[in-house]
Order: sequence, then C-alpha cells, then structure tokens
Amino acid sequence: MSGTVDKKGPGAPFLHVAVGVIWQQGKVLLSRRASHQHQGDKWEFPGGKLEAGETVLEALQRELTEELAITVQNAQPLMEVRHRYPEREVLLDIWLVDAFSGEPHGVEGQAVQWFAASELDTLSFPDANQPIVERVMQLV
Ligand SMILES: Nc1nc2c([nH]c(=O)n2[C@@H]2O[C@H](COP(=O)(O)OP(=O)(O)OP(=O)(O)O)[C@@H](O)[C@H]2O)c(=O)[nH]1
Ligand SMILES: [Mg+2]
Repeated sequence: MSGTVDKKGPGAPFLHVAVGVIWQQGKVLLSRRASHQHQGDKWEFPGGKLEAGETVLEALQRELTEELAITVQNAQPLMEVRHRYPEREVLLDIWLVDAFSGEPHGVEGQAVQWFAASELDTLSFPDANQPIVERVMQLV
C-alpha cells in the first residue's frame, strides 16, 4: 500500500500514513497542524503520507526530516490505527522513535512542543488519535 494511490470504498481516498511518537525521557514531541490542513489546528504526532515505492520506515524518516529537521536513529513499530473520517480513511502506522539526531523545530512554520506523556489527555488531537494517546500515556 502506498500514499494516495490506494482507494477503499466508492471513491473515498485511503491514506497510508507514517507517524512518529518521538520519545525522550517521558516526553513526547508534537506538532500543531496548520489551519488549512485536514484536522487543522489540532496537535499531531509528526509524520505524513507514504509516497509510491516507500516503506513505512523510509516515509517516517523522510517526513521527520522534512517537518522537523531531525534524523531518525532508532524506531520500532508501536501500533496501527485505522480510522474513517467522513471525507477519507486513514491507516496510521505508528512508530516509537527513541533516538534521533538534530534539534527538532517546525520547518514548515508549525508549532512544535515537548509535552509530558501525562498531559496528552488535555490536548486536542485528530479523532483517529485517541487509541494512540491512550497507549503513549502508558509508556511512562
Ligand atoms: N501526521 C499525522 N497525521 C495524522 C495524525 N492523525 C491523523 O488522523 N492524521 C491524518 O493523516 C493524514 C495524513 O497526514 P499529513 O497531513 O501529515 O500528511 P503529509 O505530511 O504527507 O501532508 P501534506 O499532504 O501536507 O504533504 C491526514 O489526513 C491527517 O489528518 C497524526 O497524529 N499525525
Ligand atoms: Mg505531515
């Protein structure tokens, strides 16, 4: 499966998304989605859609470099979440990133912030993220 080419259902785009839970000493790094994006203004785990021919890990590495200017040094699969929004369906392929190089910042102008895992349930996330938030809060 890759990016935007797969379809599921009558005309509904099906997106395969590589997502990073960037984890350091009980804290997790989140980005804020831009207003104009799908699920705008909500906090997200950084990542993005697979491009044709990419593995999930390759997409994760590319997206975290593009969005945060970091290089992933170690990542392992954490969980997968499928969610159907009214306008699209997503398969979030979530990886725990526990080693990286570089100083993360919002390359695309987005807000980027470290949060304690215990604070995550006070933030507004895309609807698909509820199971991820629950899992990450148990990592501590
Ligand atoms: N990165 C990311 N995407 C998420 C999360 N939760 C969630 O529902 N999504 C959805 O996954 C889809 C793809 O993510 P994206 O918008 O980051 O993709 P991208 O970086 O390739 O963006 P672009 O289309 O602006 O190039 C969006 O529909 C987004 O709403 C999340 O925690 N992180
Ligand atoms: Mg993205």
